[in-house]
Amino acid sequence: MYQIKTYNVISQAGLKELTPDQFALNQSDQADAIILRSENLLNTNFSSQVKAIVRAGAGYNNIPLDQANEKGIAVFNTPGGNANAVKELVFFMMGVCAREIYPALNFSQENIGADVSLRTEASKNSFRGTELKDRTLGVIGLGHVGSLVANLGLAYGMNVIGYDPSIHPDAAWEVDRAVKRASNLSSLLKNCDYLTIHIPYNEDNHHFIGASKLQMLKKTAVVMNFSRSGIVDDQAVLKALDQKELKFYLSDFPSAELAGRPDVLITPHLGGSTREAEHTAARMAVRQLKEFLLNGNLINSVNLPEINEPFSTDYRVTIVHHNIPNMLGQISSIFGDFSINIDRLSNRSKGDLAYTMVEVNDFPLAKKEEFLKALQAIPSTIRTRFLEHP
Ligand SMILES: NC(=O)c1ccc[n+]([C@@H]2O[C@H](COP(=O)([O-])OP(=O)(O)OC[C@H]3O[C@@H](n4cnc5c(N)ncnc54)[C@H](O)[C@@H]3O)[C@@H](O)[C@H]2O)c1
Ligand SMILES: O=C(O)CC[C@@H](O)C(=O)O
Repeated sequence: MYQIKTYNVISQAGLKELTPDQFALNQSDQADAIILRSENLLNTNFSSQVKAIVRAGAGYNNIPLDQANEKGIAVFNTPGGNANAVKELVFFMMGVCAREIYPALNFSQENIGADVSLRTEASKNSFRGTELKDRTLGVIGLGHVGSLVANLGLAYGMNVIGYDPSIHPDAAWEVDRAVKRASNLSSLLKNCDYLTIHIPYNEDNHHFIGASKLQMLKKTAVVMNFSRSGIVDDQAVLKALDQKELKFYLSDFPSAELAGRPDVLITPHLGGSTREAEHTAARMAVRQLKEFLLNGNLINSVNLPEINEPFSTDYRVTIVHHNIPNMLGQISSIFGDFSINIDRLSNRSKGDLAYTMVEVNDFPLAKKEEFLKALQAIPSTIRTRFLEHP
């Protein structure tokens, strides 16, 4: 029975797929796996029992990857699971900004009375907006979210420019050919009316949009950050707004400094908060976790390579190890030492880590502990697991 710990509200649509004969929800620190959303686990020390951490969502900057790598914990996210929800919020908020909806709604709330239609006609000029059609939308990051945003921009009649120097080939197929490719970031920044950023938060992307890039924008530009707070330097944005070098800032990440300004609209991290997105992300999270715990398969792991093979033998042995030469030789020789015939061996690597999955039919169960100890004793082995056909 695998013990699963959850943080935050994880949709029942996913949790109900944790079959009760195999999985138990348990808030103990000795859980086998963790499912979470935005809980910050960066300072959590995981017990040796934890085998997997699954982010029901896209961003995984709240999970300590270095610790996971050292302990051979598989970390997963659910790419694309909430991308449509983010796309819709981006356009919804862009419309709220372009059409002066926020002050207009306040006006209507405060001015109900007998002469409401008179005052409405007198005041509506101050809420006159602009259209998105024919405006230029700059999209930084053309992954699951950015590609949807770019394509919807075209449907609105916008001129769309995209920038993503390391775009994944699969993602590139999703981007409409009418989205113009920015030859460099400054050409995108100089030309856009709306700038939207859809990149992960990591060391390289800290304050990716700061004072120098803000200075390249038109004074009438609107900046949108629905990715992570640290990606945009909010202080630099406030300075640009104060100096009238930027028109508006839309963000999904509240802070005391951003609050209460007429030129800033902030949603409380709502990008993925629709019923549909929460269900999809939770279902993906649970299915990926089950595949890993029961079958050793790795689907959408962010620190280990993709491997998804049907479990067609009686046993599987999985090894997380450093990506160095001669690991396969050392692993195979231990199977040989125990006279175990290997039916299939798969090996993949990702960065400094590698994952080897060995499939066998005949296994000396009485010697299981001794065998796993021998595998674990290989200096570059990080973690081993032994799985029986479920
Ligand atoms: N507000 C929310 O609730 C919400 C919901 C979903 C995702 N997000 C955030 O959005 C981010 C993107 O999500 P996604 O699913 O599209 O991720 P993704 O991995 O599919 O795409 C990210 C893209 O950004 C590109 N990229 C990375 N660094 C870049 C840089 N410096 N310049 C240009 N491109 C760069 C990558 O090549 C990749 O194509 C997530 O990491 C998460 O932080 C927020
Ligand atoms: O869980 C959420 O609501 C936020 C999700 C979002 O930040 C993500 O990165 O997918």
